[in-house]
Amino acid sequence: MFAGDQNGLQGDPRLKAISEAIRVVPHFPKPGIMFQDITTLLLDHKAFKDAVDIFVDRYRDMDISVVAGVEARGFMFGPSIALAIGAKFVPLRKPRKLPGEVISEAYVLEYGTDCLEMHVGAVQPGERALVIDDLVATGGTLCAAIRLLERVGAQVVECACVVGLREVKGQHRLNGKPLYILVEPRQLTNCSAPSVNGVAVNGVETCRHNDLYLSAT
Ligand SMILES: O=P(O)(O)OC[C@H]1O[C@H](OP(=O)(O)OP(=O)(O)O)[C@H](O)[C@@H]1O
Ligand SMILES: Nc1ncnc2[nH]cnc12
Repeated sequence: MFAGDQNGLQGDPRLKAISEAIRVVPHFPKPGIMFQDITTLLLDHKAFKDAVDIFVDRYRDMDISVVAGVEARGFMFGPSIALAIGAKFVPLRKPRKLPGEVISEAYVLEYGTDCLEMHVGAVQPGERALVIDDLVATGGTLCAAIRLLERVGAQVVECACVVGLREVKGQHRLNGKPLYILVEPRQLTNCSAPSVNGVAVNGVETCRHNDLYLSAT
């Protein structure tokens, strides 16, 4: 499924290719989760470049000076976008990874809890920031990222993800910040059992169906 009616890209054939390049792995990392694996998108040069280009086209004239990427998968898209739009890249890292002075924000995940940290001094008050990640599920991670940036006085212009779950499309889970997504998650059919069409749990079956997303929660 593509998010073309929300992101202004309705009918853009690039979205179909991007969506189909994302592998869906049922029951990973735990039963009930339909894991959207963007590593297969990274293997597809054209689809990967198209995804980055769409973001670059959207943000190049928005006077953004900071692209903040969420560890780990936001690091796979953020630096390319930052370089192309002339912004700096600021990594928002998991706990105890950054060596300098940090500020921290805890958050709840679809499958656990975690915390994001940012180096003090990486972002200055008044800077205009874009937050980038591969996927938004509950929105908890993006909210933590927004809080980090706002605590140092930055203005979060928008959050951008390749994949967005329906429930968090729009702004209600992101402290009113706009959310821009490219595609909706795909879903394997007949995958409620641990074994799907002979493919083992945590196997590498690629979803070919665009249908409802099933969450474990
Ligand atoms: O919208 P949310 O419910 O907060 O979930 C989305 C987050 O979950 C995933 O990361 P994860 O925490 O699994 O870490 P990883 O990128 O290091 O695998 C994903 O890359 C997002 O960052
Ligand atoms: N369903 C999912 N697929 C990939 N990453 C996720 N992060 C949270 N939920 C996810």
